[in-house]
Amino acid sequence: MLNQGAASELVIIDVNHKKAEGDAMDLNHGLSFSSNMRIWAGDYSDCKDADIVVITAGANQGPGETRLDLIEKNAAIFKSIVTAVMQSGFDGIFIVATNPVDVLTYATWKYSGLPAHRIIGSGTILDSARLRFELGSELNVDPRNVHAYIMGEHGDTELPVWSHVNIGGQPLKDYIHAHGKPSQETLNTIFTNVRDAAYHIIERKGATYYGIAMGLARLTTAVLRNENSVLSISALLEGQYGLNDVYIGVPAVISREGIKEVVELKLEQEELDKLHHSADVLKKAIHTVFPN
Ligand SMILES: NC(=O)C1=CN([C@@H]2O[C@H](COP(=O)(O)OP(=O)(O)OC[C@H]3O[C@@H](n4cnc5c(N)ncnc54)[C@H](O)[C@@H]3O)[C@@H](O)[C@H]2O)C=CC1
Ligand SMILES: CC(=O)C(=O)O
Repeated sequence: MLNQGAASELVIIDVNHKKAEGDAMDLNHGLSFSSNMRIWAGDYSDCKDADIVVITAGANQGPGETRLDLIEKNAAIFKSIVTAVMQSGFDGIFIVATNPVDVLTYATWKYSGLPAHRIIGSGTILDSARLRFELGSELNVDPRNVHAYIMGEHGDTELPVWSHVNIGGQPLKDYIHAHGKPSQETLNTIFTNVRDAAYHIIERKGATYYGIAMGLARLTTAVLRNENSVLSISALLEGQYGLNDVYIGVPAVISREGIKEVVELKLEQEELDKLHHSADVLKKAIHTVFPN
């Protein structure tokens, strides 16, 4: 956020206030090398006039633990955080990254009482970036010219939308026809690496943070600058893709109003079936927090 000059003020709130103070001090020492920003360790009253509150607080996965395993701990934390933010008088946009992100984005919507388009989950923004990186590496093409989405749960039931991948405008099918690659086997391996990336990184360094930080900065910027950018995020579905009452990863237009529109891609039947399976898993998880 600091490097990208995304905002004029950044408040860090953490139950561990000393950590927030340390982070604020550390970031302030980068100000001479970046754009101007006011950064401090604050409390929930600072959310009163904030444009955006990004929630990243809570437990992360231990090695081998799934995102859905975190639900009980993090739902309780969210109830207290979202309640405190709303008590400040906050009337902006929430962006949620804590896992399981789709379930906690739904919880933020419920606990805040704000309209659903003002609650955005990071969803599959990172997974889509991972897919673009992996495909770009395989094909030796700049990932910025690889257009590809992961949809569904940010987690084990997510799916690659191969039917809508294009390389610099060329549909994947045509690219494969012209270049004789990548094979289906290679595509399967790429997807597995994407889906399991967090496990692989957590095994090596305990947590993931650079990729998601850049994804959150991108999302925040899209809102603050009213970009109307299409990003794969977690949105409440209200009939799109034949689904209701679930926050799930889909491409959506992001603007100053939050989620302006869910982009409804024409999926192949197999993709749609996988998306529905993913939604079923998320709905069951949501039901453990909101039984009715
Ligand atoms: N959506 C995504 O793509 C990603 C999500 N994550 C998720 O983000 C979450 C945080 O992960 P890390 O930053 O690695 O964990 P971390 O342990 O480094 O940081 C979590 C922070 O939350 C604070 N915290 C805990 N309870 C709190 C409360 N009640 N109020 C305020 N602050 C509280 C802790 O003091 C700690 O500083 C995890 O759930 C993780 O799975 C992480 C990476 C990617
Ligand atoms: C931790 C996590 O959700 C990720 O890196 O994808």
